[in-house]
Amino acid sequence: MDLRARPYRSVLYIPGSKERALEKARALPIDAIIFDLEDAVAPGEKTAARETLAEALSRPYGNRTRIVRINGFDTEWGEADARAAAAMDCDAILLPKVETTAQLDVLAALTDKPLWAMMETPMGMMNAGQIAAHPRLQGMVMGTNDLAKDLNSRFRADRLPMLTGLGLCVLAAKAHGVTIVDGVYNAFKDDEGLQAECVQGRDLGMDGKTLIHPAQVEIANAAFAPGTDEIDLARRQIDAFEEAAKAGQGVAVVDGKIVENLHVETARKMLAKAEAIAALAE
Ligand SMILES: CC(C)(COP(=O)(O)OP(=O)(O)OC[C@H]1O[C@@H](n2cnc3c(N)ncnc32)[C@H](O)[C@@H]1OP(=O)(O)O)[C@@H](O)C(=O)NCCC(=O)NCCSC(=O)C[C@H](O)C(=O)O
Ligand SMILES: [Mg+2]
Repeated sequence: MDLRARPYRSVLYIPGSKERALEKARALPIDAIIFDLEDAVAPGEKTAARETLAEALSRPYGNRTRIVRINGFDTEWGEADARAAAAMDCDAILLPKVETTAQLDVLAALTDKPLWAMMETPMGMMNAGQIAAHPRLQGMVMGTNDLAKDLNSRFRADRLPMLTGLGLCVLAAKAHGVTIVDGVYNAFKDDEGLQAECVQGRDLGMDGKTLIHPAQVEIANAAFAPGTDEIDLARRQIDAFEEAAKAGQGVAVVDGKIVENLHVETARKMLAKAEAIAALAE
């Protein structure tokens, strides 16, 4: 399956140095994993974490998408991480703090694997369109902690300071057919706050949410999956439009609202997403 066709409702970060967490993830109902060598790993553990992670990835993670986040090329670990990740049994490599396509070119020269980009600096936001257009890029991950740091913004439940950056990246990703996953919700015991942020991200057009703790998985999976009412409506829209087309009409009406070919396209995408989610559970 093309990586971009897979579901990304729940994308769990796991520190590459934490053996217990690396084991636990094999049984979690997550759509994808970001195996982290960057911020979640202390400087003194970076080299050992590469070995720990390579060993963990040599054993199965089921049908979860496996993404390795390396350190940036402006650090002493970046290049060795990239070479090590290129040899690991993973699906993609994620580069932090991407601001230019030149940074992706450096990584592309070191691996044939699909590339993902952390979008988490003001310059990254400004260049989101060019970054999303990189021919090897398949996914973007919002880094809202780093973005808040650079913006010197305050945490707000409505994420007002983030909205311009989130919107620019969603536009860039959609324009170039790239997956986009929202930033983490740090307060991992606050289910209500997480739920609200998942709904906001979903409504903005995000494909899913990055998570830091297993307790967050269920909420993200539910928020980013099509609901039974949405699936039912999608089926009825498709049926009604096909009936209308047979009668030579270009528009149908369902529940008092018009249905045109563009709505049918959305409905078909939703059903395909529901099928991809169901296939993950098989
Ligand atoms: C936040 C944590 C440090 C909390 O860890 P801990 O105190 O161990 O939590 P619990 O005791 O509640 O854990 C219960 C069990 O769950 C396992 N666990 C915990 N976290 C994970 C995980 N992420 N993946 C898999 N399994 C996990 C524990 O091992 C316990 O298992 P068991 O003993 O068998 O019951 C911790 O959750 C953590 O380290 N989270 C990840 C933090 C991280 O990766 N941060 C970096 C990414 S965020 C970021 O950088 C975003 C971006 O760049 C930006 O700028 O915004
Ligand atoms: Mg970051």
